Amino acid sequence: MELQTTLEKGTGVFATRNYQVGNIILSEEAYAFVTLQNSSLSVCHACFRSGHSLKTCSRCKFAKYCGKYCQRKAWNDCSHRWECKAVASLREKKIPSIVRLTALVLFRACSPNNRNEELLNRCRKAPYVCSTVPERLDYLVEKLRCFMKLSDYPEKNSLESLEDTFLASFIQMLEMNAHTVYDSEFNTVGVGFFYKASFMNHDCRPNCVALFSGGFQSVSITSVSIQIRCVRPIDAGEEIVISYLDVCLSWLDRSEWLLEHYMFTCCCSRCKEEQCSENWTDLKQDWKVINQFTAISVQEERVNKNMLTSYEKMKKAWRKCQQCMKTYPNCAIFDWKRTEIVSRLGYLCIVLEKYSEATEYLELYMDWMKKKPEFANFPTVALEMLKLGKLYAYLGKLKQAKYYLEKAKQIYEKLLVREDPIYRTCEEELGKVMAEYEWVMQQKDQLGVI
Ligand SMILES: C[S@@+](CC[C@H](N)C(=O)[O-])C[C@H]1O[C@@H](n2cnc3c(N)ncnc32)[C@H](O)[C@@H]1O
Repeated sequence: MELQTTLEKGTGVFATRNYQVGNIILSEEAYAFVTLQNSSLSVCHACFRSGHSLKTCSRCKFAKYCGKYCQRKAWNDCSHRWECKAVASLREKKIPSIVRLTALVLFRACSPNNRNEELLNRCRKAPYVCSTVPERLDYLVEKLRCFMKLSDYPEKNSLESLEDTFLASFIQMLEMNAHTVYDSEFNTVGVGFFYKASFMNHDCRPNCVALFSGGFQSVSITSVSIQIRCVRPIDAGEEIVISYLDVCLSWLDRSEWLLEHYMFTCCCSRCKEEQCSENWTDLKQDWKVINQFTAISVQEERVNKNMLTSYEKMKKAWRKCQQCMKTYPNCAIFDWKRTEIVSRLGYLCIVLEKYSEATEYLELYMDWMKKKPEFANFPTVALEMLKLGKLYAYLGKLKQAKYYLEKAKQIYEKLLVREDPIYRTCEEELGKVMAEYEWVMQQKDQLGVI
């Protein structure tokens, strides 16, 4: 792998040899990482393992650990030792995750024994300045200054001399270069800065995926790492690209999201093919309503109250999705949006216990994905296959269950370690289905003989 610069995308990572599907292109520990606000109560702050018996730091009453080992590790590598006091003082005021992440990266990069000039210069050479919402940046800079001042970082004075414009630029650099960390079921668990991986550019038809490992994957993994895995064969000289978002989004959703979060207009070949000037105002409004209903009910369910209203809201989202499927035309520009809607309908039907209907929607999703071989090895597709296989198994349709569980396993085999919980679930489900399938076949044979 080597870094190269192009006019359209700036620096990017390029292959210096050929790679096959499943190859690990890069494996890297986080330079710094933090929990997100919605995960800070439920996951270990040192390895992101989730659990009910997490122990809380007695000083800041915020950091949580799954055991002594993780607590000591966070203290000894200084990530928590330096921020603990600041977190304790500002706990009530809810510190934005990006502020904590920026502070931890700066603590490490400015450390006198191990100063990282290259990283510090990254935003000096090409300042990241967001002109659209300067007030938000001012607010974050103020919070960051306050956080660093209250911290136990031994070189606090050197940080105080950093200019506001530098801090604003550094925050922006991290917002655009850090990775959201998620487990293999795509639940977000935190955010991390991975130095080498941060040079990887985006493509809506990527040849690699970013996967993460941490305590959520195996008890033996005690830190947070990123793995860049190849999902399509790559030739030497080709750029190594990942997708910054779910590849199943429509062109409009992708372009709006990239502009809002990364401030660029994607120049990839898929965007050129799918670009359209259609007015999507009504559909966007409908989708917003669907998302609101789903998000509200998911949240309510998480805190385990208002189950009835949660059910009603899910039902409203389900009705609205069905209405969209009827209202919007069967045309090329609507294709990806429909895929997103059928996938959501699959999820809603499972929650609403309409299992047979759920299989119909997930089959529609599979039909569409079959036409897109470039995404055949994606873990998001494997997850939908696993879901569908489990549904068929529950409904007693063993042949279909076996088909989808085997397909999901084939993808996981290439991308994940065997101890990954989702891989194990897939293997276990397949084992059960195979045993039942063989038993049914034996019975049929015997009956045939009789
Ligand atoms: C995580 S950084 C990747 C490294 C970056 N190219 C650099 O020079 O540091 C993300 C930034 O790269 C650029 N970029 C990445 N993918 C792109 C794409 N498909 N089209 C245009 N610009 C892209 C955008 O400026 C984006 O904000």
